[in-house]
Amino acid sequence: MSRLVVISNRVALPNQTQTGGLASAMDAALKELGGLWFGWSGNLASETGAEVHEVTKGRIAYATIDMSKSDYEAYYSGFANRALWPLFHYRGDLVDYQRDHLEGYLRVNRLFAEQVAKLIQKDDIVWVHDYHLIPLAGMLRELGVTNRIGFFLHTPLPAAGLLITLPRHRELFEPLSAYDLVGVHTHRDLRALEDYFLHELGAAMQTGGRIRAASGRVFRAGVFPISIDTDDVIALAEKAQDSGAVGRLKASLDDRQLIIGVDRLDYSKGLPERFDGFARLLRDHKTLRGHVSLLQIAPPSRSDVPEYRLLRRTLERSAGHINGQYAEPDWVPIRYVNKSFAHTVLAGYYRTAKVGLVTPLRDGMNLVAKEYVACQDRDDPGVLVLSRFAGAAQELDAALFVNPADIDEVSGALAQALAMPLKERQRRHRAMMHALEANTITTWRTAFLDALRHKEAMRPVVA
Ligand SMILES: O=P(O)(O)OC[C@H]1O[C@H](O[C@H]2O[C@H](CO)[C@@H](O)[C@H](O)[C@H]2O)[C@H](O)[C@@H](O)[C@@H]1O
Ligand SMILES: O=c1ccn([C@@H]2O[C@H](COP(=O)(O)OP(=O)(O)O)[C@@H](O)[C@H]2O)c(=O)[nH]1
Repeated sequence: MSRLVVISNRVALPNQTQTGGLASAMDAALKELGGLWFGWSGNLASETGAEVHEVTKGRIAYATIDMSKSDYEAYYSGFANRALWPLFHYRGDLVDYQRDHLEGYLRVNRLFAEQVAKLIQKDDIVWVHDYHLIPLAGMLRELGVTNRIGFFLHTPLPAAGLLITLPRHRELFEPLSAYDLVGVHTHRDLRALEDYFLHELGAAMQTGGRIRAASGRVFRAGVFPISIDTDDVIALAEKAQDSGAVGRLKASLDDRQLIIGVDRLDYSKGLPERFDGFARLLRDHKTLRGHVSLLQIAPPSRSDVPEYRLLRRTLERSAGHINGQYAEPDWVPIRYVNKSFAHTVLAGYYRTAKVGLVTPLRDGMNLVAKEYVACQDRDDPGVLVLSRFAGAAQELDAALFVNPADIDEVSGALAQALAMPLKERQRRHRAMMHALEANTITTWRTAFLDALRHKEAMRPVVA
């Protein structure tokens, strides 16, 4: 079978803890399949891509390049995370388009293309990931790469009406047609992609998810919802329940109920609204005071971007304010933790929590929602409170849904979750486990790569 070459901005190098969903998912996929993973080393140097660092562990070869500080600022902190990320998460108000950031983005994509083109072998299947690397296939084609190349977008894709607000959007998005297959998480994202290509770029729809670009090139687009290694996550949770970390958390709770949130510190995750929703619960349900705590794990992310630093300050103030208002000498309402935890520890924390609170304003998928469900004790499961605007809502349709901007609705859902009878919790949990057994990380990876390898019509993973 042909070798898999994965290209993503971030590479989960052996022995590095990663907190993003993409890194968790590709690490699992490559461990299973073997191949090459190419991307940024995470290190800064005087020049971008001057040399390629190679390490091999098991069946995975890792090839990484360093980046210059100015390229990192323009490509990653600038165009990727101050223009594309807010745009794709429907935050047009936060888009800071700067021409030199776009130039830096294109320059780094070209450097990626030049280095990885040397490593691609004749029969390799190439899989490019995410908004950092949209133009990569076009650049690889210019360098003579004729291999099959797929692209997966891990973020949402907003409606065409918003995409066209980005200056030079055509130059940026038209090269998506240089891929053979473009994958997104949900049907909503796919509709946005098709609509944009049809109405803004003069493309035509064909059968089997094919899109004929104005250039005449035909590519396919489809829905491939990412998932988790369900069996592995269940096993982790069962093992973790006896761990010291979980024992200490349980002892500190002293029979109080726990609500858990786990998110990178990102404005797309709806954290200020979540804290407000929890405060509203305490305001409106006096009997819960002293009996329930919210553990919010929020590892800092993209701290060079001003909006992320501002968010951190906002949350510190909000947690301090809510705790100041409601805390007692022996009880703190919000346990707000700015560091990351290994999956082995998180699994036990998820299982200890009566409620998983996942309320992004927008999210491509949100693997935390899926992990929370898989970690529950099936005899006595907790309840998932989930934003309608997370991609995970497409499959986890037995969750309690909320609009995260409606703090009364969040508070009401929390109260309902904390009081939910066992039978209803079991019924909802069974339904969601059914979805997580039907679509795992293996299903996702296999469905995408099968569709990329073969020309037949694509098998939908979710209807
Ligand atoms: O690499 P960072 O800048 O530190 O950010 C971490 C990752 O965040 C985003 O993850 C997305 O992918 C998940 C898996 O498909 C999905 O569940 C989630 O909804 C997305 O937000 C980002 O898209 C990745 O590129 C980053 O590596
Ligand atoms: O302290 C932490 C916080 C998060 N994660 C993992 O990071 C991923 C987050 O993925 P998600 O899709 O929820 O969101 P993203 O951060 O990719 O936007 C999940 O696998 C989490 O278990 C982790 O390992 N440790």
